[in-house]
Order: sequence, then C-alpha cells, then structure tokens
Amino acid sequence: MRRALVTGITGQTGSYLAELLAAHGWEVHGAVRTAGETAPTGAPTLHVADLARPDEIATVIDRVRPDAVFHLGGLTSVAESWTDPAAYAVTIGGSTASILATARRLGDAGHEVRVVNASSAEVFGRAAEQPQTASTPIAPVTPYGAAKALGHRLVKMYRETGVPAANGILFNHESPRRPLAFVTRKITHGVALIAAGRAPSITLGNLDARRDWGWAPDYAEALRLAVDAPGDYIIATGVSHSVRDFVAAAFAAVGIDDWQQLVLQDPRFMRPNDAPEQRGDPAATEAALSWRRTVDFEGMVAAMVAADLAALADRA
Ligand SMILES: C[C@H]1O[C@H](OP(=O)(O)OP(=O)(O)OC[C@H]2O[C@@H](n3cnc4c(=O)[nH]c(N)nc43)[C@H](O)[C@@H]2O)[C@@H](O)[C@@H](O)C1=O
Repeated sequence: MRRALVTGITGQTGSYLAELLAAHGWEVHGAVRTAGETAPTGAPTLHVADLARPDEIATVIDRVRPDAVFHLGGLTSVAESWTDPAAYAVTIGGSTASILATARRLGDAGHEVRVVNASSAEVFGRAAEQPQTASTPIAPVTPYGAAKALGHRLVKMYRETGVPAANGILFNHESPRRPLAFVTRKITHGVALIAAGRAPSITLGNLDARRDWGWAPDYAEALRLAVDAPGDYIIATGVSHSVRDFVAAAFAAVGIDDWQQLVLQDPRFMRPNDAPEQRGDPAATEAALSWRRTVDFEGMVAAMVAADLAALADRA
C-alpha cells in the first residue's frame, strides 16, 4: 500500500484528492494547520504542521515517511496576497522548499519521496500568449503568483537534480466545496439566495476578467495521475469565460434571464493587476496522463447552483 501525505487536505481540492487516493488504495495522511480540524472522508490520520513555519512540514514528512507528498496547502487568495505578501511568500514558497529538501534528503538515504506541487495559472501573470502552455514564460504579477512561481521553479530544479517531482499548473477550479470568498461560489450562493427571496442583489468587482474554470474533482484526478509521471502539467479546460458569463449562467440555472439590475459593482472587489484572461491548453496533459475532464462549464455552474439551493432548503 502506498502512503500519501496531503497538505491542504481540509481545503476544496485536497479533500477531493484525499477521497480519490483512498479509493485507489493509498493510505492517506493529511497535514493541517491546527489540531481539531476535521478529516475529509478517507483521511484517517492528521498531523499538525503550520506551513508558515516550513520546518514543521519537514518534521511531519520525517515522521510519516510517505511515498508521495501532494502539496496543496498554503494561502490561496490572490486579492489578500497584496495585504500580506510576506505570509504568502513563506507559506507557499518556503513550505515548497522545505518539502523538496526533505524529499531529497530522504531519497539520498534510500527512501524515495515523490512530490506533486499545486502550481497555479497565476505564475503566468498577464500572459502575452493565449492559451498558456507549460512553456509559457513564468511572469507573475501578484504576490500570490510570485510565491507560486518560487515553488514552481523549485520543483523544476529539484526534479532536474533527481527528486521525482511534478507541477500541476492548476487553473481556476470550482465545486460546491469552494469557499465563498472566490467569485464562483460567491455568485452561485448569491443567486440561490436571490432565487429564494432572501437577498436583493450580489455585489462584485471586475466582470470582464476571463478565467478558465474547471471542475475541482477532475483536477484532483489529474494531480493523482501526475504522481507517477514527474513533469509540468497544465490542468485546465482550454475554454475561458468572463465573470459576466458566469453570472449569466448561474442566473439562467434558476430561470432568471433579466439579471442586470440584480448585480452591483463595488471598487472594493477590484484588484491591482487583475489579469484580463487566463486560459490553459490541456492538450499535452491529456496526452501524457490520459486525463480528460468530465464536467464542462455549464455542468459545473448548474451543479454549484443546485448545491447552494439544496443547502438553503435544508436550512429552511
Ligand atoms: C488560479 C487561481 O485561481 C483562484 O484565484 P482567482 O483567479 O483570484 O479566483 P477568484 O475567484 O477570487 O477571482 C476570479 C476572477 O474574478 C474576479 N472577480 C470579480 N468580482 C469578484 C468578487 O467579488 N470576488 C472575487 N473573489 N473575485 C471577483 C477577480 O478579479 C478575478 O479576475 C485561486 O484558486 C488561486 O489560488 C489560484 O491559484
């Protein structure tokens, strides 16, 4: 039985990945920031490691001696990274360095540790080329992107020196488990409240930004497959939509076509250097990992709205 250590196991994608790994026969361990966090299905053993103190995750790896570390933990908000860039640099860049150095040390001592790192579309910044591929220049324009770029480069250099490590370059990925701070869940939750007559409107920022939104469980599956094929993988759908398109699709799912007056805009939700479009080319990943997404944009929006409507009905 192979043993996995998943950082970020209580987050959206980490929880799906833990379930998938358990279903594929892995013994799953999770790293959590504080004691008392709840394990998702299939993760019997949790270990406390605050990624803001990168030595703590090294200690946990030494104790667990996993066959693979899936590194999904760390801070995740591009907007918030402008207010605390140092925390982003350390919890993302520092933790990745610590994991790779530990994997190398254990490997040198005869215990191979594979690493799959959650890199991000944000490493490409305001990319000059559409869509982005694994060869698109790394040119982040946000503190979050810069921190992810550090982790991304470290994975490449440790791989070149013998650590079996992969970057999953994750474009935006969504599900009913997405926290409300992200635009998709904010929209589907807001639309459900409006449909239930419990909120008058939704307030958003930049409606013109285009993102390549995929289904989080599909992306967890790509990370699982990457563990046995060290490399850099674009995990995306190849299709981008604007925030406005997402709003329209979410309202359409509850039968509201005339939504313009239900959506307000506030500069509070605008960000510096918001990339106008991020869109990934998944072709190389599909070929190398025999991976294919199973849910398209409309299916994803409909599933998220349905889950938010059901949660409201349960609470009513
Ligand atoms: C790849 C990347 O994906 C995610 O980061 P994100 O793209 O920043 O995600 P988001 O849902 O916060 O923003 C998407 C777009 O939507 C725009 N937008 C408009 N109005 C609001 C609004 O009201 N709230 C938010 N949050 N965004 C808004 C916002 O300006 C941006 O253009 C993380 O998983 C991250 O960890 C990661 O790696």
